[in-house]
Amino acid sequence: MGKIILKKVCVDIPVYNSQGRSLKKTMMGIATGGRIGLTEAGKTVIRSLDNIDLQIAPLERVGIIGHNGSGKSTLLRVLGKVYAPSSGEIKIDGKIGSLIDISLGIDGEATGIENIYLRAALLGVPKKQVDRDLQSLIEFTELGDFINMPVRTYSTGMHLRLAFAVSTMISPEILLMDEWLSVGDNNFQARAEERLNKLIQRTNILVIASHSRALIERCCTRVIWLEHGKIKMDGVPSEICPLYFNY
Ligand SMILES: Nc1ncnc2c1ncn2[C@@H]1O[C@H](COP(=O)(O)OP(=O)(O)OP(=O)(O)O)[C@@H](O)[C@H]1O
Repeated sequence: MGKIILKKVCVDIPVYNSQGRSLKKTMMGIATGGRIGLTEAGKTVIRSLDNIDLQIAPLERVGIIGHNGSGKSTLLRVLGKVYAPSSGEIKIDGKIGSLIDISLGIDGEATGIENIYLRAALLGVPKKQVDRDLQSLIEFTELGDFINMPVRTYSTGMHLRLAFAVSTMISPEILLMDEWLSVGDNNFQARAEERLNKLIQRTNILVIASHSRALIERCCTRVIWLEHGKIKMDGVPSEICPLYFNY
């Protein structure tokens, strides 16, 4: 079972080489970004998340929407424990799986097969499971003999096929996604979509950040609208989408 509780969570990202003195202390008219501020010591920080109170229950499919820089990726990173909150509390019950940065840890000098084991280990997939599923995974990638070649010899699409196949071996209770993963050529995309749908079906909680109304309406039971790092609205897609997307 999965469960997520955030209480008054703030994330301040320090910026070390900004022109602190020229900062304007107003958000008026700014359509992007979090709030830029100065600490007491005069250091510049960007408040990417600002007092977020949030509870996500089992079986929820949550879409995160909001303008560029509103804090969607930061929220996913906090849930994925990549960023620690600057203040506030987070309680997460359940194994987290992330489809953000699916190429992370792939080594260009290692072969496709070596990379499957490397990346699977990073994702916490047991070696026994990789041994068992290796053949079907290789077939899924359709990389043929390239699976024994160094990844640096792959095209971008071939690289993504490998990264996608191994990244979707996970069986998390909570799945984090930054937009819908669309990889490969037409033929692969249809199979990738099917694999992604299966992964989502076996996941208890989905949190996906997106700019796509169609995706939010298709996949989500709940929408959180962020604005300058704060929750502006939280509700069902039929209520929030017409307001946010303006049609
Ligand atoms: N590495 C960083 N250093 C400093 N500020 C950052 C960094 N990453 C993000 N920010 C700031 O945090 C705020 C939130 O950014 P975030 O990437 O979470 O937004 P987003 O909603 O995902 O945006 P987009 O829709 O453009 O992907 C922005 O104001 C951004 O400037």
